[in-house]
Amino acid sequence: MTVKKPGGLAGIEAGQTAISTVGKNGKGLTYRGYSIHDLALQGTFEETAYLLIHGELPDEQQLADYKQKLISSRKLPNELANLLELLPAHAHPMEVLLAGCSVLGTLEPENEERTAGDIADRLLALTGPMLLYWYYYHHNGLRVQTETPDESLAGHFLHLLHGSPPEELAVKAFDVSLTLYAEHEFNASTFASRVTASTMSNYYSCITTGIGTLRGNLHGGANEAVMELITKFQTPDEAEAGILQMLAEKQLIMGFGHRVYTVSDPRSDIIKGLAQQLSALADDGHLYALSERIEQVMRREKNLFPNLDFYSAAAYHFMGIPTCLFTPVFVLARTAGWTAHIMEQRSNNRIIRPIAAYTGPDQLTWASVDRRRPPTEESR
Ligand SMILES: CC(=O)SCCNC(=O)CCNC(=O)[C@H](O)C(C)(C)COP(=O)(O)OP(=O)(O)OC[C@H]1O[C@@H](n2cnc3c(N)ncnc32)[C@H](O)[C@@H]1OP(=O)(O)O
Ligand SMILES: O=C([O-])CC(=O)C(=O)O
Repeated sequence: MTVKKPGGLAGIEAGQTAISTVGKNGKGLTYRGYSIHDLALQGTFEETAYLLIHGELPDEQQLADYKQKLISSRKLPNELANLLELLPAHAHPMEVLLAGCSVLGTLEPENEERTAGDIADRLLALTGPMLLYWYYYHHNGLRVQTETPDESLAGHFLHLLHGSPPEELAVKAFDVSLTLYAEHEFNASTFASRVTASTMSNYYSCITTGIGTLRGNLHGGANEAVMELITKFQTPDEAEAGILQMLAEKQLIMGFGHRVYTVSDPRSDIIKGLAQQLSALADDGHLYALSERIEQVMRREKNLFPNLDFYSAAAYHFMGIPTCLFTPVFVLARTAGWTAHIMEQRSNNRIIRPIAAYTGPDQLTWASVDRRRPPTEESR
């Protein structure tokens, strides 16, 4: 087993969960006992979301009811649409989601009738509409209708994005990617949401905590950073030379490495296969071959494997998703996992409050403000 260097709580068991296993034998992943391969390739995101939030896979009737509930939750409240129009066009869509989610919390607060599970379903249905309403209002001056007849969340999102019924392959690939992104044990954003839940805060606060934590490039923001990276190069040879140069400069290569997996990220081959299929139909399908070369170089030079974010970038790009929406799409999917963890934390709660090893100065002598001097090198 590879031993991680200390820091960042690496290798520390910070609590228990029955929701997912990550990194079993260095590469395994299950959600509530089901393998990620079965869930992603044989199921749908709706089944996965139901499994995570309700604890069990739905039967036929439960799934039909669940899909209907999501379909009927797609309409944006007018107040929320107004707010989205007021936000600046240059905002990052992750900020848009933070604002949108907070506003929804004021309009449809959590209470005895409206539970965390209900709000989770509402957010699953509304995240795409919030993003795309804001996006088209500011980029094209359009007020898009956020309801479409599409049965699935994946089809609905792509339909709103492109303004026409989406291709079957794109819907399948997007649906699979949502399942892959849905849950991942004590990753940074989920752990942060659990910390918020542990203070007995409300559901919306837990979710906005997750969104804010997901945004960084070392976590969910990596999928956007990967896109910036791969579009710097025109050919695989150029990519190889560029990556070697970046490694020589000790730069991080986004989309590689993982805190828990030691052998491979089991989600990567699934999204890679879909990226390859999509590339055959895309104008700039060369980005796939270029990404593969980067993977080869990273294995050879650093023994590092791609994580889910690496091939998600090319796959989303081939689906026509603008880069600035990649991490927000991750939010849409991870809302299911965050919700499962918030519920699990609430069901057996103790405030999460570790201790710190103090490294500051020993007790200093107080001086009144007129007698204070800037610290010297020796006093530092
Ligand atoms: C869905 C997700 O959120 S997956 C993660 C998405 N994030 C990224 O892709 C960002 C790029 N990757 C990384 O920064 C890291 O691999 C992380 C954040 C994913 C994991 O971090 P850690 O567990 O702390 O990795 P760790 O520091 O132990 O890495 C070991 C060594 O490999 C190096 N390394 C790790 N990842 C990379 C990388 N992507 N590029 C270059 N070197 C890397 C580290 O610099 C470190 O080298 P050092 O020992 O000389 O300092
Ligand atoms: O588990 C992690 O640290 C990051 C990750 O892959 C995820 O959240 O999907």
